[in-house]
Amino acid sequence: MAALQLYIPFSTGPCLSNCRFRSSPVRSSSERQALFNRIAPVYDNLNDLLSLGQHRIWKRMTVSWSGAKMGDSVLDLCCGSGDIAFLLSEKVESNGKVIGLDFSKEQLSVASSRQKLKSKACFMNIEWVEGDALDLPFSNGHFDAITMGYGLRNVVDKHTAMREILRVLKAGSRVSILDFNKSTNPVTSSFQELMIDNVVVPVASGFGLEEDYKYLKRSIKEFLTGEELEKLALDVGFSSARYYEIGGGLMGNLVATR
Ligand SMILES: C/C(=C\Cc1cc(O)c2ccccc2c1O)CCC[C@H](C)CCC[C@H](C)CCCC(C)C
Ligand SMILES: C[S@@+](CC[C@H](N)C(=O)[O-])C[C@H]1O[C@@H](n2cnc3c(N)ncnc32)[C@H](O)[C@@H]1O
Repeated sequence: MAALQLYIPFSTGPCLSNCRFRSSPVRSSSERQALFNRIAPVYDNLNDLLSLGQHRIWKRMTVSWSGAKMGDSVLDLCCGSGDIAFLLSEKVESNGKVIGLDFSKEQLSVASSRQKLKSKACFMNIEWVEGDALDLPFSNGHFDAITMGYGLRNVVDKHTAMREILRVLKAGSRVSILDFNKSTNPVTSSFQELMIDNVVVPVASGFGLEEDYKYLKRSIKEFLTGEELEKLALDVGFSSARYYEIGGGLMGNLVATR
C-alpha cells in the first residue's frame, strides 16, 4: 500500500502530534523540522519550567568553553529561539559578529522577536540564518568559535554535522556542544528517563505536545555516549576532544579543537 502522509492545515509538515494515524517516529529531517516549528511558541517557557532555570547555567558554560572573545566572529548552530546566540553576543560585544543558524522558520521568528525586545546595543551584532547544519552556507575556516545547544542529537547525520563544523572553524578554534548526556551510569540514565516520563512528557501533554516531547527520550537513547562523541570528533579530524558531564550527569558538553 502506498505510504499515506497526512497534513494538517497551516503546518509545515506531516501531522505528528495529536494525530490518530501517526505511524513512524520522528526520523526524517523534515519531520524534525516540523516538530521544532510546532513547539516554537512554548519552547522557551517549557525549558525554564522543566529545568527549573538550570538550562541557562548549562548554556553559559557552553559559551564559556567555546573560547569566544571580544571581536570574534562566531556561529551558534541549531540556535532555535536564540538563547546561546544572545549570550555569545554579550561575549563578542559590538565589534564582534554572531550568526545564529537553524532550519526552523518558527524558532528563528521567536529569536528575531526576542532580539527586537532587547535593548543592549551588542544584540544588533546577531544575524539569523535559515539553513541546514549538514550543509553550512559558509566558507572554510570562517569562525573563531562555534556553539551548538541541543542540536547534534537532533540532526539526522551527526558525522556530516561534525565535518561541517570542522570545515568552517579556523585552525586552533573550538566548538562547544551542549546536549543531554547519554549516561553509561544506570542510576543516572534511569533518573533521566524518570524525569522525562513523569515530568517532561506530562507537562508537554498539557500543551498538546505529548508526542513531540516523547521524541526526546528516543533521541537520547539513539544518541552517542561522551566517549563516542569524543571519538566522533577525533575521527572527523579535530585535534583534541574532551567531554564533560554536567547538571548531575543529566547533560554533557563536548569541547573539540580544530
Ligand atoms: C533544556 C531542556 C530541553 C531542551 C530540549 C531539547 C530537545 O532536543 C528537544 C527535542 C524535542 C522537544 C523538546 C526538546 C527540548 O525541550 C529541558 C531539560 C529538562 C530536563 C529533562 C530535566 C532537568 C531536571 C532538573 C530540574 C535539573 C536538576 C539538575 C540538578 C543539577 C541535578
Ligand atoms: C532542541 S532545539 C535547541 C535550540 C537552542 N539551541 C537551545 O539550546 O535552546 C534544536 C534545534 O535544532 C534545530 N535543528 C535540528 N536539525 C537541524 C538541521 N539539520 N539544521 C539546522 N537546524 C537544525 C531545530 O530546528 C531546533 O531549533
